[in-house]
Amino acid sequence: MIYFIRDATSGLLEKVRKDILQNTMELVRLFKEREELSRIIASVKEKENFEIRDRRREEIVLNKLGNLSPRQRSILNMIFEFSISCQDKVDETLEVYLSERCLQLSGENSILEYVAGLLSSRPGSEIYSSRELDSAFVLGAVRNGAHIINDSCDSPDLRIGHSRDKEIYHISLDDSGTMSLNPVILQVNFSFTRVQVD
Ligand SMILES: C=C(O[C@@H]1C=C(C(=O)O)C=C[C@H]1O)C(=O)O
Repeated sequence: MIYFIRDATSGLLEKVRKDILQNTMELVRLFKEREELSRIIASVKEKENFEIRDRRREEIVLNKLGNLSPRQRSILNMIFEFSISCQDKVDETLEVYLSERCLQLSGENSILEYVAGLLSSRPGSEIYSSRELDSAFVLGAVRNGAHIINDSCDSPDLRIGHSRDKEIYHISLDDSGTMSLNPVILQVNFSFTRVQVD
């Protein structure tokens, strides 16, 4: 792929976008294939009584890949965790324990915002809001790998609000400096990718 930026015309953007879309489609196909492969590996490991997480194997993979920049390495780490999560079974004792615990935190507002950002994010999750988000919240969310989207979401998996209404919100922050967590978000199985901040 060779692009001559100095001769850039509007056609160039279109061409590179076509190529990057092709790249995205290949990545998605490969993710799906990886899910399948990981499940096969999981069943072999279960039969042989092997651990799911295998650092020795990861080191062999890393050696094969040569030098990676820190950004590339962090993506690879996410890919490792992706295949591990396709293999892992949920610990049921932990699941019951976590689902029974309701949690309240109190403290200074921007610290609570930061913690709410951390708790409501996963690598690659989407945080929607039509209003300007608190900068401490954004810092926590982005540190955990979330993507911020300046729009609202019609069907979020998780909702955050600045009110005491715990019926609607999974995480609520009120004016008196208290953050309440609905225990559902602590459940091991509770997965979310779309978060709405009201
Ligand atoms: C896929 C495996 O399981 C895990 C995931 C790995 C990967 O994504 O490459 C490597 C080692 C393990 O931590 C494996 O053991 O081969």
